[in-house]
Amino acid sequence: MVVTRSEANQKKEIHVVTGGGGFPGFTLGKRLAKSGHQVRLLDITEPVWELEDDMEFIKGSVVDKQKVTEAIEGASVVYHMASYGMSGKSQLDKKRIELVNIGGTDTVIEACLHHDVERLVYTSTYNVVFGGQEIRDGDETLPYLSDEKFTDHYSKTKMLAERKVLSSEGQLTRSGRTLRVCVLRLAGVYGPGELRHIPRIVSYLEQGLVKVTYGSRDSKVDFLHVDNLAQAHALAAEALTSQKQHVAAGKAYFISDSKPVNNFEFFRPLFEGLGYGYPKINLPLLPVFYFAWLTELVHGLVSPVYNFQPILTRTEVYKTGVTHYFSTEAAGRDLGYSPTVQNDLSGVVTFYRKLGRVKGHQSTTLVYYLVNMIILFLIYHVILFLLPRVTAL
Ligand SMILES: NC(=O)c1ccc[n+]([C@@H]2O[C@H](COP(=O)([O-])OP(=O)(O)OC[C@H]3O[C@@H](n4cnc5c(N)ncnc54)[C@H](O)[C@@H]3O)[C@@H](O)[C@H]2O)c1
Repeated sequence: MVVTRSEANQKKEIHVVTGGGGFPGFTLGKRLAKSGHQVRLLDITEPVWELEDDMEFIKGSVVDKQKVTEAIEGASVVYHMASYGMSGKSQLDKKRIELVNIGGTDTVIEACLHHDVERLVYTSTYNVVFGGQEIRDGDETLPYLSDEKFTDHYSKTKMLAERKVLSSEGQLTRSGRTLRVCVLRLAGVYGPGELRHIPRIVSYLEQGLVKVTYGSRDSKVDFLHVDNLAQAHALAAEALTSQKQHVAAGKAYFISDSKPVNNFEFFRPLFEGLGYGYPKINLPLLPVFYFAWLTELVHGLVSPVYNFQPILTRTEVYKTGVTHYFSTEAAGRDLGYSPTVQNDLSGVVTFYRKLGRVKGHQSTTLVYYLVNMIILFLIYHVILFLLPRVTAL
């Protein structure tokens, strides 16, 4: 008997990934399609990678009810990954952060309930409990940060969205089915082709901006290889099924490579592999934190006319320079999560070497240098302006 593609697809579960145009979402989508599901990726940005069999892209926003409905109708699982404002200048756009992270999550939950989706996995972040305080081997019993401890709006909105998702656990859908939800709190994501952190680091290397490290050399943080991220999400969706006694329902899990490492040591293979060497000077954390703060202040002043990319924000200084790492024991126990890659940057280095992004092969434009000089000039003048006022206090 010949089974047509559409007949075969009808038997497949539909899995929806919001934010599936991005690197983590697309990688998850590929994994789900390979394991026999029909995958719909919903994103405002088209993926830069080619769709594989059983993958479909729907261009649209998570705040657009109609688009979310189009994506979610008939789905068995929704992985809600779309978000805004994690790094760089996007961290400072509060209005859009709220709209996407909170509004988008509301829309997704409502759509799940309206369209009888029974499983929802929300992608969250360490930042819901971490705000610059040291955490060693933290676990899921840690409380959320209180409002005043958040150093950026993204983290606060992720916390609010996470709570909304968790409180929808057990709600009845329109036809009386039960919605099961869980949350995965991720460490910093990496992998070959990653588009958020690593391109920025590589461009800073190329501009000669990576001359120092900061924070205690003993400080440790977690990272998460994208393959482990995809594994955790797929397992989380399974752990919401009745076959797995809904073991993950209503719970949050920390997910990482489970190998805490100094942030700058983690990137050593990249610095060295692209020919830049490892920075020899190490600065204390505090001045770097205040520099980031000033950069944010300057950004606030000049962004209406020039929306520049801040070199660092306060949250990024904490994330990279203060010890915070978490146990993945709960994820191992409940989901069966076990990282297959641990702190392996070799694929990333190969990726950039293949692109020719090695020292000496780049030309930074004069305009770029001029723009950086202007930013530094502004920061200098804000310091001159603020210093007498701070010392007078
Ligand atoms: N990358 C990390 O280090 C990291 C760490 C912790 C948590 N996370 C979480 O992982 C998820 C993936 O984010 P990312 O930043 O790593 O990758 P990303 O930027 O590739 O993914 C976010 C995607 O969401 C899309 N998006 C933004 N606004 C949207 C909207 N209104 N409607 C639909 N799509 C929209 C973006 O276009 C993007 O493709 C997020 O939920 C993020 O909070 C990431």
